[in-house]
Amino acid sequence: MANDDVSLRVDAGEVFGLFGHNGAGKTTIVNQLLGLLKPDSGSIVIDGKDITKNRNLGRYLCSVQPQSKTPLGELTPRAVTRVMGQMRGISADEVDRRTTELFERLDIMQWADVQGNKLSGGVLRLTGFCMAAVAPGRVVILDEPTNDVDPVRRRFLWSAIRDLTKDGTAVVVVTHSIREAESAVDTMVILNEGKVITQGDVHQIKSETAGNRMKLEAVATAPEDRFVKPAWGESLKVADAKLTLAFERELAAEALKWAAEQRDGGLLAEYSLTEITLEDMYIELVGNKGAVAGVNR
Ligand SMILES: Nc1ncnc2c1ncn2[C@@H]1O[C@H](COP(=O)(O)OP(=O)(O)OP(=O)(O)O)[C@@H](O)[C@H]1O
Repeated sequence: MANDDVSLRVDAGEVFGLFGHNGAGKTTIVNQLLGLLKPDSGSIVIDGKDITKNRNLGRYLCSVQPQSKTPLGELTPRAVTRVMGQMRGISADEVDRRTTELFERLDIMQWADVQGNKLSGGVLRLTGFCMAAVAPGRVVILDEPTNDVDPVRRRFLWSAIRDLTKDGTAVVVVTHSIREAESAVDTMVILNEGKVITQGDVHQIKSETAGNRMKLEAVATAPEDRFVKPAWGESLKVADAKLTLAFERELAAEALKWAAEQRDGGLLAEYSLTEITLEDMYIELVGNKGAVAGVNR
């Protein structure tokens, strides 16, 4: 079963992160929202209307950037964005205004009139975003929008995503880039084998799961059995020459002192103290035990 008893709520004006491993069922939900797949049971309600009863309505109420790169052929980014805006019913002037605004925002204006078959993967991906954003529906669905996009334009993209919410549009972002999404999404769900394993406000989920803890991360120059776990540390792990050690926030000074001693003893190279991230919790929650030390008590 691709999705099993999934129940989600996305409010107007929020950015919602849909996270989960490969094959977790994320794209299946997207296809159900668009009426491309029909759920065996249950309902999908947007603005009070059950779109499972009228599959065209899903495509009217939602705009989508699909997971696959948009195959433009000989068409240019400006042409396809215009066509999409016109298909969704906005005036020619408004289409041109929005197209210019989005291309400038994402810094892709230099490719606006270049044929699609001569464009890079990242520019094709950003063009797919512009097609979804030029005349957004009540829900904008972005399936892995940051793939192939360079780090600078990723920041422009996340900020353009936030802008979409200003008039109450809801944005559903499917992504594996949890580290980036952490600061960009308001609410989230994690799917695991088609089931919801956690859902809600990102900060609340983080504070409930991570509590008052931090982690020490370091480049280990010795194997795990050469380290003696300090009494204040919750767990110590070395994997792929990376050491992680979780501890209570008020013990940060102890942790720094311990790291400096290990470095002086030749066991560690560079080290840093960081917050426990949403990505750390994600890895624990989906059961990849061992990838992060001590995130779950
Ligand atoms: N057309 C299909 N027929 C049969 N099974 C399918 C079909 N499409 C997807 N599946 C299966 O449904 C499950 C969910 O797939 P889905 O594409 O929704 O996952 P996903 O979370 O989007 O994965 P990814 O992150 O890899 O894109 C997987 O086990 C997949 O193999």
